[in-house]
Amino acid sequence: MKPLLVVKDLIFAYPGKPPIFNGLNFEIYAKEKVCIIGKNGAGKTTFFYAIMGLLGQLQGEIIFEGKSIRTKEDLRYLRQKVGFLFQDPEDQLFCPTLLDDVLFGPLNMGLSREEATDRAWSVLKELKIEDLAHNPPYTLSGGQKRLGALAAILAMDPQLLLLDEPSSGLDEEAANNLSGILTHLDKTIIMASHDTDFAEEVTGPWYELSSGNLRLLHGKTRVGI
Ligand SMILES: Nc1ncnc2c1ncn2[C@@H]1O[C@H](COP(=O)(O)OP(=O)(O)OP(=O)(O)O)[C@@H](O)[C@H]1O
Repeated sequence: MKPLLVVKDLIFAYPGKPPIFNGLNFEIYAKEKVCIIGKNGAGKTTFFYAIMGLLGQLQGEIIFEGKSIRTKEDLRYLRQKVGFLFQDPEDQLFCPTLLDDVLFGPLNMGLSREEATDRAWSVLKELKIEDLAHNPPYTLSGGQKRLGALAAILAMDPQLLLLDEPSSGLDEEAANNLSGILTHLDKTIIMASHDTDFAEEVTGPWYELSSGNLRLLHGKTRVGI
């Protein structure tokens, strides 16, 4: 079996800054759920940006489903299959209502309005935020926005989820609900988190990002393969 995603020999530095990645290598198989830990500023968010093709100049290779991502078309495909939950949900919600935001992805992918609407309500219910569907996103609390942004991603039915601090700003009940959902989700997950209890609940292997490389931490085993 081939890995779902391979990051190969990644080298990257923001202009005028020391390198964030020094030949980083990483791979994940379908249905694995892994956590990346690391100090503030270690480069966890930047790692997600690299996978999503959001960094201009980088050296190395991103391979998804065995194919090297090189062209705009490749990147478009990857972005349909990989859902990225930004650290700040404000960056992800921009429509007049939360429902419009959750409909946006499926409609953009070419689903009919009926199919998209079914999907949208199904994820809103799963995340227990259906009561918020008709609210403008700017009126939601931080935790509600985070769940709303996740709903918008799940509605696109991605294969791989990149979750940047998904439990941040959630109260205990919402965090427990979310960890339950993510644990049972039949998807591949790479999560960056400082919330060790939440990460312990959801993920198997943990990697530490430090000095520009990812290191598998001992005592963790691969799950789901
Ligand atoms: N657009 C940018 N331009 C220049 N430097 C940046 C930019 N974005 C991030 N950085 C720097 O790159 C480094 C890595 O940032 P990044 O946000 O990836 O870290 P992180 O591990 O996600 O941190 P945290 O745990 O605080 O979320 C930091 O030193 C940060 O200041």
